[in-house]
Amino acid sequence: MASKTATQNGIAQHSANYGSIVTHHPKKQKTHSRPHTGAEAHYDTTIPKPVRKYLGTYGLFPPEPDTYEVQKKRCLAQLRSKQTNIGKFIYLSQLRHANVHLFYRILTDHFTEITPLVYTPVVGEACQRWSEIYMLPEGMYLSYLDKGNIANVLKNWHQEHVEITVVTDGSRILGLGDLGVNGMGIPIGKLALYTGCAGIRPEGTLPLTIDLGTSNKAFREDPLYLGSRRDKVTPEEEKEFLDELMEALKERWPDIVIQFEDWKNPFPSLQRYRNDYAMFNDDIQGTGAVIMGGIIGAVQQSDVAAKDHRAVFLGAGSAGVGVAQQIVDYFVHEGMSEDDAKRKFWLVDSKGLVTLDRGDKLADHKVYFARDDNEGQQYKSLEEVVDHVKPTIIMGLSTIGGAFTPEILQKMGKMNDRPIIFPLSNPVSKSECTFEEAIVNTDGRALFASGSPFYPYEYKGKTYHPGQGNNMYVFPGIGLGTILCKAIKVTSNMIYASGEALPTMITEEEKDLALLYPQITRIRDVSARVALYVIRAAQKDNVDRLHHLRDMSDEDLEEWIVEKMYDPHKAVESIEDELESLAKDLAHTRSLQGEKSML
Ligand SMILES: O=C([O-])CC(=O)C(=O)O
Ligand SMILES: [Mg+2]
Repeated sequence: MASKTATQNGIAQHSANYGSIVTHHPKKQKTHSRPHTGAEAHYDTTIPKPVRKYLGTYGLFPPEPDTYEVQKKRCLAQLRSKQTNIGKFIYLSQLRHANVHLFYRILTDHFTEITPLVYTPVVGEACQRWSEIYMLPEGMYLSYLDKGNIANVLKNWHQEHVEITVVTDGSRILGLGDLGVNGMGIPIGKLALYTGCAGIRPEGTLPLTIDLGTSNKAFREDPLYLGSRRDKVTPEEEKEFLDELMEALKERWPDIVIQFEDWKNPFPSLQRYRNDYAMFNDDIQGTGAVIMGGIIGAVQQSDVAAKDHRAVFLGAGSAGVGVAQQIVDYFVHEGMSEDDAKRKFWLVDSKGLVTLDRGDKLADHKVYFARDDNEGQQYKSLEEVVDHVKPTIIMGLSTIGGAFTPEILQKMGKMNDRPIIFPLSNPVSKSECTFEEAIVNTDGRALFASGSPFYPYEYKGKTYHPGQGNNMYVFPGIGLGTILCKAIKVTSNMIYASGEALPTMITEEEKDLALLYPQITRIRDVSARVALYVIRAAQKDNVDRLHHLRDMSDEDLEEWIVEKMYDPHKAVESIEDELESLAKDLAHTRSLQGEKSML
């Protein structure tokens, strides 16, 4: 039988697990006669009466214990009664704070309803209005003023075992521009999906926003803005700050995986840190891999051999170039030379087709794909480029909503049996076309994937289903695989493998519906498969540290991955069981000691 102390410690530990991020600083925690339990554990309405009595919360909230089903019904009714998406976003943030397991239970059970509210597209609006809606930190904010002292500031984070962080400076939030510290919604949203999709324990996640100033003048003048009023630091200052941050993160959490997200110029940090840290850039690499995965499926369904495809990209920023590079890798895997593969791409930016002789100085990352076969001719608009190239694929990474006009879509439909149309900009307002426009203007023949979610669309009596080529299909699995095999870095092969895993999860039924991605409702299985591929690639590259995984069969390893994943339903059940038996033990001890039992 457990002694009183052991019992209390047990309850303390389990109750802490029960709740969301524990809000007490360990150093400042006082010794109470009762163990510290998160407020969430105290007030969860499913806690049975004997446990409430033991915790000292009996009588402090409505008396009859709920079931999860009832709790969920109440939450969904409250959520659905909110009139606006932002109201729903705020409600869900509060729910996550109040009862973290309940939040993740509902997220995983109602994935298609909840994800767009905590992630793209609604998180975009939340970031734009962060200063207005802010209530809880939900992560760490570091400032340029912390330079020289970052390691000390990181000590203030209360969670001992952080496994993954998503870090932004807010300088390019989705397609919405520089939102400064208002960008915090993105790390929070991405990490919610890490937990929901890939089963990273909530307390193993750290949303991190760095205030390096902002070029957003309206925000700097807004009295409610929560960041500094200074202009953006210089690239050199940013580099020095990041050098210190990376080192400090690794010092406090030696196995931490670091995901860079929504940086205006993401290439320098990726180049600088990719060999020394377990880090990756989601916008270049995650987006690249997920689109490559979709393209593998689309090329197969188009019945046109990989070598005969021609891709026009609207948008030659980091995401555009990242995606093109990843598809080059795929074409090379299909037997093309790198030079032939790269000639399959025509990139278009705000000045027109990217060519070597255009007369302006091209940014470094554009030079690789710049055309030299335009015979002196410059093509200024997307439509001109489409006429010139006669593409089989058009991709949008431009953040220009509606840039794929009906005329362009109709041309794609005339030139191809199965035109591949990927408007990838986020959120929905920035999407280059809608699903409906793609279907109507190609008479239902488009092979379609977008960055933001669209609803299925009925056309001429048939229901068409859009693909969502969002990096949410891969980043959770990349992080999970990297954490589980304790990889010392995230190699290009691991990123490639994450995209390659996706088509292996598409069922025959999904193929019949021309889906390019597995249904999002199976995202936890998809993330486990992605993690399996990522771990295998890490092993091949010899960057894994958990070598016994090498000896497992694929089936066993995938099963092992699933077992390791946090499952909010199981977490609650096991904590409840444990709490109940601990409370019973204590009642028994008290009665043996002749105390009047409260239970
Ligand atoms: O967050 C998303 O939905 C996808 C993404 O990384 C971006 O658009 O920057
Ligand atoms: Mg992003």
